[in-house]
Amino acid sequence: MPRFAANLTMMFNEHAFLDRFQAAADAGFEAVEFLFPYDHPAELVADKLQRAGLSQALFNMPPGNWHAGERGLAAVAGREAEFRASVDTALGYAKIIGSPLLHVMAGLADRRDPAAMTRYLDALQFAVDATEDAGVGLVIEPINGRDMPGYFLDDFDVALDIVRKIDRPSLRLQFDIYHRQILHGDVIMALRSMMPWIAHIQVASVPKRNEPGTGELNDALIFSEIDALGYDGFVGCEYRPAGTTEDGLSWLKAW
Ligand SMILES: O=C(O)C(=O)[C@@H](O)CO
Ligand SMILES: [Mg+2]
Repeated sequence: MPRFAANLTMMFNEHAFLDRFQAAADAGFEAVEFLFPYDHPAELVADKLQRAGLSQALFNMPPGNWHAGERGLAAVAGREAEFRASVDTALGYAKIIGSPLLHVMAGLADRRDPAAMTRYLDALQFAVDATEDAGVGLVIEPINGRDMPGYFLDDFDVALDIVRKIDRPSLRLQFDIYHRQILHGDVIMALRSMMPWIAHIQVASVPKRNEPGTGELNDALIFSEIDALGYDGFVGCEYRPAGTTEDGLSWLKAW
């Protein structure tokens, strides 16, 4: 059975953010992930995590001005200094919270623009150099353009090529089954071929991004495949509950 992590940005929204940790533990989760902790002191987030007896699976580096529509900085022109500072901020939080992984968001830029690709590769190289010695791994995630129009990294093969090009053990793929299905389909074959480069998996139904088992994919078969492939990381439940979080957890009880 995969080890599932509750995504506290999407799940348990019945509670204030800092109360979602205990709610996730009470619902049976052993780990959590979320987009961003930066509105709260790292020590407070760490305290909530520890009191609830949870592990942190990952969180994202600062994305720029999220509310103004920014979705990361790594490939964005003119934001290089801010990106480097954000690596420092994220690493500081990761050390205190105890997160083994950080998601580096690319931002809105044209992947076919050679200058943007060079900027992105340079940013990833910088981030790997800055975090590797601390034992904090990095992941990059292809995201579909329907949910995030204009996002730089919108192709799984391109993402894998980038990971292979940087060629450092601490840079890996975040394989979100929801994005994979929307972008390319062929989920199980992609899991099989990309598994050596995958450090984090996420799941949601397609197309509504609700609970697993409620969309067009056979999620039970995919979870069996993830097990069969020997994946020992977390599968982040990055879905929007169709009703209350609790009412929607029957799929998890089956596992
Ligand atoms: O949107 C997703 O999918 C994610 O995993 C986030 O980290 C980025 O918004
Ligand atoms: Mg995701």
